[in-house]
Amino acid sequence: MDTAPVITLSGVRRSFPSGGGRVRAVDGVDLTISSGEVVALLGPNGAGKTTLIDMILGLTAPESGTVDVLGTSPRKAVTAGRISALLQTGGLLPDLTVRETVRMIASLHRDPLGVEEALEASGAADFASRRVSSCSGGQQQRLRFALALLTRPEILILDEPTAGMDVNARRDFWDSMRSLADAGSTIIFATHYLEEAEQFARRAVLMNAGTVLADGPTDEVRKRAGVARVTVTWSPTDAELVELEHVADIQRHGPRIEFRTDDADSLTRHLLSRTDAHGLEVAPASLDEAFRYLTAAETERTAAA
Ligand SMILES: Nc1ncnc2c1ncn2[C@@H]1O[C@H](COP(=O)(O)OP(=O)(O)OP(=O)(O)O)[C@@H](O)[C@H]1O
Repeated sequence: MDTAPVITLSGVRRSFPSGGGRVRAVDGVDLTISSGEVVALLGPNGAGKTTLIDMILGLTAPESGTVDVLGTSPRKAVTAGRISALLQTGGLLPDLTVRETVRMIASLHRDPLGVEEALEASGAADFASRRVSSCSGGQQQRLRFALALLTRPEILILDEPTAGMDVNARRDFWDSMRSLADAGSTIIFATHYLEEAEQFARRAVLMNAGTVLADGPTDEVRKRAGVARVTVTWSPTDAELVELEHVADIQRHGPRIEFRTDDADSLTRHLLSRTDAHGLEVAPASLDEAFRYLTAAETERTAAA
């Protein structure tokens, strides 16, 4: 695989006016993405993912720092059709059919992908004769995907592409995307779903408050964010509670006790083998919770340094 950098961000910052002050949406990001990589951009609401994507697409300029796309400026790369985006929003004409929409946009490009090929690759061929107005949200997303493919882009950027899709539509969507990745396209997608990152991206970039909190192989990033909730029925003594390791938080709900932990395996092993706790349940924490945990850990680490 060619591993030349296709996107390079250096010291990128962007803020917006907010209530008399300014909010730092992206606050000093360095990021290099190589050809053929599939990268998930993760982060809670307001982390700065969309602002970062907008700068890669030349929709917003950084206040400081540089963004290089395919050896040129984002705008030039977009104009040349070498980078394409599937954004959450974007007007579609309701009265056209799906195929008519693809045909119309294809006619605006110099050397577009064939209409049927784009419909096939995006999974929109099955409903190509349907009017846009009667397409579901997921189908409209596939149509946007078909449009994004028309310039045969080397890089595809997707901002929460499966928002509003049900589980089946989401699976089908990622199947189509996988073929594209297998063919060597570079793909960057923002998502709130950690599972999507795990299933589809080898690399994950975790953002919070405008900065990159973690960047590496998805399973490693997942482990770092892998907080879970362990719940048991148990009446521990104070000494037993003090003995517990890997516990970040304890809450009592009647006879049940809920622990937040960064190592559910060790904690459950201890509880089941060394105590009389029973009725044990383990639930992965939400991504937002994982982020709060990681942010707190990072703040502690910085404070201690
Ligand atoms: N045009 C704007 N004007 C003012 N503030 C903005 C603007 N765009 C983004 N922001 C602020 O910048 C911060 C980062 O927003 P951004 O949309 O990039 O985050 P995000 O990670 O994409 O969030 P989400 O997952 O909710 O889409 C937020 O505090 C947001 O309110």
